[in-house]
Amino acid sequence: MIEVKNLVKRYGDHVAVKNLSFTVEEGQIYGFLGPNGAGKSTTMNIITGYLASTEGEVLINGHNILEEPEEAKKCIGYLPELPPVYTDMTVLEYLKFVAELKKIPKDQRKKQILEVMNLVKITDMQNRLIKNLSKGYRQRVGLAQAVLGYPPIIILDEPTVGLDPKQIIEIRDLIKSLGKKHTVILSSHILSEVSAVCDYVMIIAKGQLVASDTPENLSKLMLGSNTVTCTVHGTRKQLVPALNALDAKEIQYENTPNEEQIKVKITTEKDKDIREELFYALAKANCPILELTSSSMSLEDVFLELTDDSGKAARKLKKAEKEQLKQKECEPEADKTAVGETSEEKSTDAAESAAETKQEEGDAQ
Ligand SMILES: Nc1ncnc2c1ncn2[C@@H]1O[C@H](COP(=O)(O)OP(=O)(O)OP(=O)(O)O)[C@@H](O)[C@H]1O
Repeated sequence: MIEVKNLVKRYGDHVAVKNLSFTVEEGQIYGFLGPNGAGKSTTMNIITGYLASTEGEVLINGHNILEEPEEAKKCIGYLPELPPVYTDMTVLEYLKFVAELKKIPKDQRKKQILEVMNLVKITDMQNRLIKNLSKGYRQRVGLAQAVLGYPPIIILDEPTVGLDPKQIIEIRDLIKSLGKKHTVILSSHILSEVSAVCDYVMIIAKGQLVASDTPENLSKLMLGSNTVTCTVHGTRKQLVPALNALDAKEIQYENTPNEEQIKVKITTEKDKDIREELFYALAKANCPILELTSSSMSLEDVFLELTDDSGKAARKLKKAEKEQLKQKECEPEADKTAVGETSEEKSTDAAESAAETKQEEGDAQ
């Protein structure tokens, strides 16, 4: 649906976006996450045609944003960081103006404006001058103009910045409901926002994409394993044989202040979810589970690691992704070369792998 290919943006000597490539598929909410100055707004402005890239191209539903701007822009509703509202107009006047600009057929304008005002809950404010609205309501008006015309893609740059906690929750709920019918991309540097709202996360640092996956997969890949910690009522004599039968990498036992309870930490391969197996094993051993937590890295941990200056974590993630891909390719026949992999690709992989190992050795020192 959106293809971003080898995007580069230079402001004079400063390279704000470095060779950025990604694809956005239909019907998901994507979070574009990165620290201040990472290049999020620049990328969004290029995708929406507000800014020209220095190199690379952007295709929106197959239309090049520079060569076929009208067709491409029709597919997008954009809310920039500062809502593009005319403060001397009333809400209704402004939305009528936007509907005209978007060339919404005349006979549909009134109906759509009413629907959109209803969606973002500004119907009561329709006759107010925009300059007399609170920041939260102006943001809603900005959202309304983005949604008007029902474009398949909605792009929101820092949609909750400057709002109070109640308004933030309301706007997030609104974004989630938009995600049911539209593809939504939102940029944010607020991690909790991205984990709460998005199906998919792209992390950008210094103009480069350092990770893109679901929040859950990112934390799994970064962690390299899954850990389950549980507190059990029972004795080691009961527990050890029961847990030894599990498919675990490591089991650690810890005494608790209560002599009848033991804390167990079980580490498995990153793709393995041991919780059900564990439940049945402990039930069979007559050891009730009192507490069970499955730990993974939070998105915050992933973000901090991936955007640190050394780039070590980003390399670790890239390696983990490659390993996962290789595993998948080998699944049908373990010893068969992956389909389509040429000897050249294999030697490139080997060279990259050697370079990564060398880099890691350097990191370790
Ligand atoms: N018009 C401009 N001229 C020169 N440099 C610019 C311009 N716009 C942005 N930059 C620089 O490009 C880099 C990326 O900026 P951008 O606004 O895209 O980042 P961002 O991730 O959106 O940051 P924030 O979260 O702070 O809005 C920054 O270093 C910024 O200073």
